[in-house]
Formats: sequence, structure tokens, C-alpha cells
Amino acid sequence: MPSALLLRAMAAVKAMKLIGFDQRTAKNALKKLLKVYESNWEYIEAENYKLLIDSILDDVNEESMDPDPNEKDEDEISRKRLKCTQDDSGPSVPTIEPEAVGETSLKRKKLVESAQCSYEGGDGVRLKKGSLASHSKCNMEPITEHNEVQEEIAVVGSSIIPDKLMAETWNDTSGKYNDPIGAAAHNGIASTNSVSAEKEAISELASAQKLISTNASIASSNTGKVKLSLTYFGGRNLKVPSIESVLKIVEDRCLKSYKILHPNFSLMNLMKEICQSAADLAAESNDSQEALKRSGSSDIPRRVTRSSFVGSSNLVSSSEITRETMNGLHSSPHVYDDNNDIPPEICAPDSLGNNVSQCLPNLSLNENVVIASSPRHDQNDIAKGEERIRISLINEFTNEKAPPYFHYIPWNAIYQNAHVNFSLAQIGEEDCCLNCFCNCLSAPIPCACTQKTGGEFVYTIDGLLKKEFLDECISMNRYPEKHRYYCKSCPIEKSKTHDPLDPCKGHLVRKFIKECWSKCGCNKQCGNRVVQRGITRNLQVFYTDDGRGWGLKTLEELPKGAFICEYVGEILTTKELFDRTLHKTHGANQTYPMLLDANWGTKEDLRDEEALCLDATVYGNIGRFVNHRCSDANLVEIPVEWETSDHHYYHLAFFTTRKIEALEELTRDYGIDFKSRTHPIKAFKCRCGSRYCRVRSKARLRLLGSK
Ligand SMILES: C[S@@+](CC[C@H](N)C(=O)[O-])C[C@H]1O[C@@H](n2cnc3c(N)ncnc32)[C@H](O)[C@@H]1O
Repeated sequence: MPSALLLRAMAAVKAMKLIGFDQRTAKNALKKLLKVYESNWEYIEAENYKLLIDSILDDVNEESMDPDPNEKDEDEISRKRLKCTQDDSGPSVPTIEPEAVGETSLKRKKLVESAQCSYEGGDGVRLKKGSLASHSKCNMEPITEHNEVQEEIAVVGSSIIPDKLMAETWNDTSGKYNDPIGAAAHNGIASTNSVSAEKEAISELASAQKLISTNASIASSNTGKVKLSLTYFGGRNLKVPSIESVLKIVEDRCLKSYKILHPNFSLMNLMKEICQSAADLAAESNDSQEALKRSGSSDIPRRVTRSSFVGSSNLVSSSEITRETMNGLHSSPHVYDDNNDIPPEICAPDSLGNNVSQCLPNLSLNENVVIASSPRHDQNDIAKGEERIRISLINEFTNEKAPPYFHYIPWNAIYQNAHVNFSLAQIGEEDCCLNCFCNCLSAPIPCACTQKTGGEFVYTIDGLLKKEFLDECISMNRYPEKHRYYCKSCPIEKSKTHDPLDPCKGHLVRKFIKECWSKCGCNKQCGNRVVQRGITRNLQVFYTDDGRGWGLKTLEELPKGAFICEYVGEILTTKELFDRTLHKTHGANQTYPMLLDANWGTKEDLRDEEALCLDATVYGNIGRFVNHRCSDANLVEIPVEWETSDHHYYHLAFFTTRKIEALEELTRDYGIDFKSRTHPIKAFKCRCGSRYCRVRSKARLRLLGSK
């Protein structure tokens, strides 16, 4: 394990690397600073290594002024006296007294050229020239693993790093700490190697007049300011070009590299477009907020909101709820509340240990802020490695590269109050197959786990659902009226605050799958464990071309009865779901709830604090992308149990209803009664295109030609 000192040194060099300074230069400057500031790391780390950045720039400056850097008095810098200035916004920052600095700071001033473009909107506050510190703060580089830092950078000398450690690390021949300069400035005595390497590093920077650092950042506030900041640091002879010439070069490059062939393409227009789009979105957001204020969020009739879940035991999208009854509580992009609404990803420290939300030096503290580095999906794998296979994202129709962000989870997770008991003790011996071995499907007689499925396994030896079982499940979904039961005390009806209660509108009786589990004697590859082994098929999330948003498709041919994926989300009580919808969480434009109501009729009095549902809005998997298709959908959802057996909590798994060709979209029937007049919330306008569509009139279908 590297020591704390070593880690700090590594972090400093890494931070410098992130803003464009090479390792050697950073290490040399750091060594000097450690000496001058007697290894007081607090000074060096203050304001995102402001001193270190200044020192590096001084080095570059001095080198470019001085024809022979070897003759430079190494101790000169250590003669500079320190003083501390304390400002109440942060740690004390040592500065070098003017007389000690002499020419250096002047030179630095000349050297550091910073060009920034600012585009005004809202109240028109212009972006000021940023300080060095603010440049370093604005780094939008992704957070890097510490391991990588350790691999990449070498140790930096310091008079207080113990000799033993110095010797160990610098003499390490394993290559672990691959220090190109040998870090031989041990106790301040530079070796020949170190001097020549230092020289090399300095001349590399100065003589070649390389631009050593560039930086682009975007920040916006809810008062209408959008700031695009383009910054570069450079050598002494750097001349600030006109913005027109920069735009011209970029336009030429865009034309060449991105094959943008429109002759009137203009980067400036593109930037104006960005500002205009931000302004439009801000205006929309404002309208929504105003509408919300007018309606008064607390005045939204609880009955209406809660009733939004009525009418279907399946998922009901509340995007319609939002639009129609909540006057668009949400805006896109979401403007985070500065009290406590900033999600942890945005507050998470960056690689320099700063909160990323602090990366907006020119915005006043009380402004709400959206930053460009909000979490995003990995287009190559939306599951971020959580599944056994990668699931890519594709959009061939619009500029939207990925769906709005949600946290990918491969398994359901309890949100807060849901009472889900996974205890092994709860599973009776009669509910598991203690004495089985290996694969239960190869045993001569079906094991105890088949009790609830009529003494038969529902899976074939190939891991598909048996035809009879599957056909029954499909029939239940297609002809629900034949398979409904009615609760004595329906949690949905109870959630409405009027008396007397309406009778239960009915729930679907479903068939269940019971899989073997950890208390069983068989192994993980047992044929009666399919859903719990996770996604195995090649799937892709794609953007539909007909207004249904994102969807899910298969990249391989699928047989009938194949498991596709679970519908994964947070496990909530229905009360939590009602409350969540009432307060519309996390800025999502759409919500993705699914009731776990398959058992509601059998309980005497299921309170809505007990009734469970899944919400895939904030945490979920690809199941949330499966779009609706009336009646002849190619997927069917089936309840599956393994850790519990009381039908209170269960998994919902999607299986194919027929053979599906590669590249076909995967759909399921949400079970929505689109024509219901009693349903207070209008469902989305169905665009499933099925000839059995419950919304489209026959004449219209004939006209359009159904899929
Ligand atoms: C569970 S989400 C499905 C994924 C969604 N398309 C997305 O982009 O995240 C349900 C929402 O998708 C849209 N949707 C699904 N099926 C649809 C259909 N047949 N016609 C129109 N919109 C549909 C509706 O907006 C619905 O509220």
C-alpha cells in the first residue's frame, strides 16, 4: 500500500496531468514546492493545486526566458518567503510576497493567456476572465480509478518523505513506479539524470511552444445563463487569435472530419443554437413551474393522483398523469434544487477531490445549476457490466444519444418500507428440494419445487417454457376478462379518499413459476433456475421511429418460450408509489411503475402499506424499455418466485410468446383499457400498429395498413 504522502503526490501529479501538464513537469514543480513549503500539503492542495499550477507556469516561463535552464539557481525559489491569506470561503492559501516573487509573477501574467467565449442569456452577466484556479476547478475529466494513478505516475521527492520510502520506491526495479526521471532529487539533491530529464521536460514545453492545456466547460443556471468556456494555457509567444479565425478553422475541420457538407454550416450558429435550445428548455421549465404554482402542488386532488394506478394491474405510464393532472411538474433538463436535491453523482468528488458542483466558479452560489457532466449511459452497454452480456444503445432517428439517465440495477432493490422477507427460515422444507443434486430436470421425478406448478416443471431441458404452461399464460393476458378476480378490500380503491369505496375493478389471476434456489440441493445450472441466472440473449435498446420513444429489440432469433429479462425496479409499497407520484420524483418525465397484484384477492385485508409494486423510474433494467402492443405482443410477463413463496413479493419475467426474428422489436401488452370512461387518467395514444389494436378504428387501420 502506498503511504498517504505518496498518494497525495500521485494525486497532485494526476491532477496536473488532467489539465494538460506532463508528469515530469508536474513532479519537478511539486518537488520544489514541497521544499519551499516544507511539505505543507495543505498549501499545495489548496484551491485545486493553484500553487502547483502557478509554479509549473513559472518554470515554463523561466525556461523560455532563460537560454540555459541548468544555470538557474535551484534555491532561488526557496528564498521566497511565504505569507498566508485567509479568505472565508476556503482553506488558507499561501501567496508569495511581491518582493520575493519579483519578476516571476509578471512573467506569468504574460505567459498565461486565457481565451474565453461567453454567450449571454437571461440577465446577461458576462463571463469574466477566469483565474488559474478556476481553470483547474473546471476540469470535466471523468473520475479516474486510483489504481490507474498508481500505475501511471511516479513518486515525487520531498524532504519529509521518509528516506526508506524514497529508497524503496525509487529503487524499485519492478517498474511499478515507473519514474522516468528516477525521482532522484532525493532530499533536494538533483542527480544528473533528474536534471537532464527536467531540462528535457522544460524544453519540450517551452521551445516547442506547445499549447499545454486546453479546457472546455459548459455551465448553466436556472436564471438563464448558459456559459460555454473555452480555455487554453500556452507559452510566452502565444498570440490570442481572433475568434473568427478559430471558428473558421473549426468549421473547416468539421466539414472534413464529420462530413458536414452543408456549405452554410457555421460554428457560431451552432453555438447560438445551443444557447437558444437552453433558453427554450428553460422557458418550458418555467411554464411548468408557473403552472405548478398556479395549481398549487398540494392542491392536486389526491384521489385523482392515486387513481392513476387504477384500471390496469399492469404498468401505467404516468407521463400522461403528469401532463394532464399535474400540469407538467417536470422540466427537461432537470434543474436541481440547491437545498438537497442534487443527486449524489453530481456532488461526488472528482479526481481532485472536489465536488463537481463547485466546478462553476463564475456562478453565484445561490443559483441552481445544471452541469454538463451529469451521469450518462454507456452506449456500448447500458447495463454497465451488471449483466452477463452487453446491451448496446442505438438511435438512428434523432440526436438523442441515450434515454434519460436512470441507475441500472440487475435485480430488484427495496426502496424503504416494503416488507419483503427473504429469510431462509421462511422457506419451509416442503417448498424446496433439499435432497436434489445437480439438475432437477434430469431427476426421475419432479422435485418439491414443482408443487405450486401442478407437480410439473414449467421449463424444458432446453431452458424454454413448456408450451402448455406458456399458452395458458398468454391466454390470460389476451383474454383477461375470463381470468379476473376481485379483492374484498382493494388497495387501489382504498387509496381513493372518497366514501363509500367503489368495488374492486378486478385483477388478473396469474400462473406462477417457482424456481429452485439456494436452500435447494441442486446447483446454479439446474434447469429449474432460468430467470435467476439473468439475461443471456443479445438485446439492444433502440429509438423507435414512430413516436413511442425508446424500445427493446432482439439481435438474435429467439424461440418461443425463451426468457428475455425481468422487469426490475425498486420495490415499493403502493403507498410509497402514490406518494412518489404525487411529488413526482427525480425529474423523470416518465415513470415506470408495475403493480405486484397477483395475490391481492387472496388476502383478507391487504393494506396499501403492504401491497407492493416495482418502480423502474430511477433504478431499473432494460425491462423498462419494452413498449406496449395490443393483444398480439411477442412477450408475456409471468410471475416468478424463488426466495419467497407467499405470492406477496415476486419477480416479473418476460418470455417470448412465439418465435421472434432477429431485429424484431420486443413488446408486451400492458393490459390497458384504452376505452375506459371511468379511468380518470387518459392513457397514452397507442401507436402499436397491431391489427388488434384496441384504440385504432378498423377504417383507420385499413387506411394505414396494419403491421
Ligand atoms: C414502459 S415505457 C416504455 C419505454 C419508453 N418508450 C421509453 O422511451 O422509455 C412506457 C411508455 O412508452 C410509450 N409507449 C409504449 N408503448 C406505446 C405504444 N404502443 N404507443 C405509444 N406510446 C407507447 C408511452 O409513452 C408509455 O408511457
